[in-house]
Amino acid sequence: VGVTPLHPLWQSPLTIPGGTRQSPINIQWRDSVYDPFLKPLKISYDPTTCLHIWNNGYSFLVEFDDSADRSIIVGGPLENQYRLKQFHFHWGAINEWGSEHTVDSKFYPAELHLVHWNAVVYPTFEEAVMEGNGLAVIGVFLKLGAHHEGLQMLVDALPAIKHKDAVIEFDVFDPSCLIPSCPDYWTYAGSLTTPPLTESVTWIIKKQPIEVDENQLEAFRMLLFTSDGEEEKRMVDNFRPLQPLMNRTVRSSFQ
Ligand SMILES: COc1ccc(C[C@H]2SC(=S)NC2=O)c(OC)c1
Ligand SMILES: [Zn+2]
Repeated sequence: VGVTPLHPLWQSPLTIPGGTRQSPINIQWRDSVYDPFLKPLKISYDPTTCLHIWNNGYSFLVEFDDSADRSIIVGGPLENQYRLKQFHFHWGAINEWGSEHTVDSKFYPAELHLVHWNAVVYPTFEEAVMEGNGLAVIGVFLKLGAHHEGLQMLVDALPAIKHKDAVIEFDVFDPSCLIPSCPDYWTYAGSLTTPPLTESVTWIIKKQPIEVDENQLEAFRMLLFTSDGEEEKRMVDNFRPLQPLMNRTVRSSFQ
């Protein structure tokens, strides 16, 4: 509207008026500050809380039963424990870009987001989305390399959800197989990276990427933004542009 640039995918303003903690950002390694008081992040997921995998027309996501504290994270920068709600990915048309966050201005070909919400303080996910300490998202970079066994289970399901709104049941999956063993992470206060862009996310970005192979990345790129019967648009480049750091410090859990 007016001179505000609109996002090509959402036709909504790229920047939100008054936004002071927007995501994603570039993580300048040398500007991050080691915080010795940061605890290790504790992750305990129950693989049977997995419900289904679906194409929402922007990414593909795996959703979990979050009606109890069965798949949770605690510790790290977090004051409370947070419940796993869903995970999804962002990726590019080619391997040169695709991640939402960058490290020293380097893009990775893809980025995994594991979305958790503060069910200790807020009664519903929808309310948590609107609150400063409502969400905690673990970000994991994907880099081109060895075949990833755990990811392959997701990749095998993608042809069945090629079109927007397609969904298939997904009974058992433990997303901790997608999280690198190295405990090191960066953390900062940020936002959702799609509308409503609310400033409710404590970001926990793992320093170590996971390796996936070319065929697995190509499988992401065969998904469609479009519904069955519409003119096909390949689901690629579903990442938001970098946002200004403004008055924020990125902390590291490692020296
Ligand atoms: C209405 O609540 C929403 C809407 C969209 C997303 C997904 C966005 S936000 C993110 S991080 N990456 C994404 O693609 C949510 O995820 C927490 C929550
Ligand atoms: Zn995301």
